[in-house]
Amino acid sequence: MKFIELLTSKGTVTPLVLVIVGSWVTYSILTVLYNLSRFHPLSRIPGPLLARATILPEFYYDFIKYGRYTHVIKRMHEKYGPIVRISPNEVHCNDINFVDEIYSLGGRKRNKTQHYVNCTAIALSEFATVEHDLHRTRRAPVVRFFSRGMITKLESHIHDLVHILCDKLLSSVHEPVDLVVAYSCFSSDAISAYCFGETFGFMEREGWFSDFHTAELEILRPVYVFRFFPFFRQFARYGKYFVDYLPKEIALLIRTLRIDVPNKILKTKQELDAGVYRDRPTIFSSLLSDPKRKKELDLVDEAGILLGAGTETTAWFFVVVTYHLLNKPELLERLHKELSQAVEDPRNLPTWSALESLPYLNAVVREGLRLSYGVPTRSARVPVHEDLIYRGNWKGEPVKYVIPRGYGIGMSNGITHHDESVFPDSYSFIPERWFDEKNRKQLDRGLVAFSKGARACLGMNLAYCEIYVGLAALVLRVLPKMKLFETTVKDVQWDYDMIIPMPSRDSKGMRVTISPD
Ligand code: HEM
Repeated sequence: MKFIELLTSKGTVTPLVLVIVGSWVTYSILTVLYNLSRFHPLSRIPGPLLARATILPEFYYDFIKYGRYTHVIKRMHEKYGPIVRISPNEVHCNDINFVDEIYSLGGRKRNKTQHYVNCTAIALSEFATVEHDLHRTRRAPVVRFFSRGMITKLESHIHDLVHILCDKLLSSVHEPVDLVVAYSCFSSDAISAYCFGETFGFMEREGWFSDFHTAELEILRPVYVFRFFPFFRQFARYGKYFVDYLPKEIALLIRTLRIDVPNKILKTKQELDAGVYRDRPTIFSSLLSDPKRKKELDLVDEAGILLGAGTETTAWFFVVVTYHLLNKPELLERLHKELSQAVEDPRNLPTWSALESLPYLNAVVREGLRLSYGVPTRSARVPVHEDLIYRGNWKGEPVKYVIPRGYGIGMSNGITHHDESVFPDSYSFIPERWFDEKNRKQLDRGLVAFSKGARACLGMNLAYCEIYVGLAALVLRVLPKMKLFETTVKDVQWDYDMIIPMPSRDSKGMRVTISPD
């Protein structure tokens, strides 16, 4: 008798279902007992009973309440100390002095946890790669395009795009502009030009609208569905075959990742085959011309991650900084003064390296990175070959914990960047804090917006170039003419996680008006 007939045939159905359900319940109970027992390798790490026993708290706060577990973890640290067991097999740390151990600056092997990387459907990218060595293989072909030297060579393109952004903002005088969208148009055009030699064309369009911004939010929205039910990642991969029958939002996700991005690669390939060369090599024209590199990478997933990771993070930095500079005009004035003294012609800006040496601009950038977080949620690392030994203090007493190899331990920028012992009044935007020479080492250590170690942000130099050049141009040319429009700090404050920081759900964006003179 076939299995399905066995299940449905009268008489046998009840015992068979009972056996299946009973086995599952027994297995679950035994797992919970093991998780709570002293035999579990993390048994000595403190944490709430339910979180040590099951992943239900994480599921409840991230899946049901949507993206709120980081806030709960912050409260756990207040109760249990710097090292907390946040789920049966994962530990969280709230001590910046341990950051180099976790994210390993010494080349020691660190995997990511499968649970973390399940959040994305771009499964074959370096971001989503669990294993240390495989990650290196996948990152190696692209890393050279993001070196400081390479970005410096191509910097003039960023200058051009920054001025297009300023010109467009200056002509947007008739109605309020949502800068979340406007800055996203800029950052997605910048990364697209860097990858493929042509922008998306968002800044050349009439009005402010970015299909990619909308698509990226749809790509990120199901992060917790993918994390807790990884099976659905396959759906995103093969959904292109029935994309026309799917709900609008899911269709946009699939169309972007599986149709639009591959088409961009195809176009680059067709140009190469036809002998068309652009004035400068792009990432994908170089990768496509190199058979070995081409084989090592899944080009579609690589393009997806570069476009995805390079857009909203940078745009959100600009949103946060613009808000605070407009909200505190004395800060804008100070920055404007410094830049005016250093720049003769705002349309002809100094290089990114020269701008970096301006002290107040530098402090504003750091403070902006701190309050825009990059990724506010935890990104755990798994030490492969060694146990990690934590030594610190809790309530005036020394504490020591051993985090065994093979288990995930992470930190969250949404918590680290608010460590009040390092960043007092941490929710306020105070660039001056970066001039405190006595604490400078701790301040630098506590700023982990780009993460650290082998898995740190690949696009950091590109991001810095966009940030310094972009901010200088905006402050000199546009911000003096901008005013906040029906926007409060709630519109730029991190409220929940969608990998990127998201403001409160009722936010209507970060809106400004721009005066014509
Ligand atoms: C203000 C701007 C940015 C911030 C704060 C930022 C932050 C981060 C952080 C925290 C990570 C690590 C995530 C993790 O541990 O799972 C990361 C990874 C990554 N970022 Fe960025 N990022 C920014 C801009 C960019 C740009 C412009 C690109 C352009 C390509 C980019 C590409 C990537 C890639 C490819 C990864 C994955 C690296 C890997 O796993 O090897 N990012 N970024």
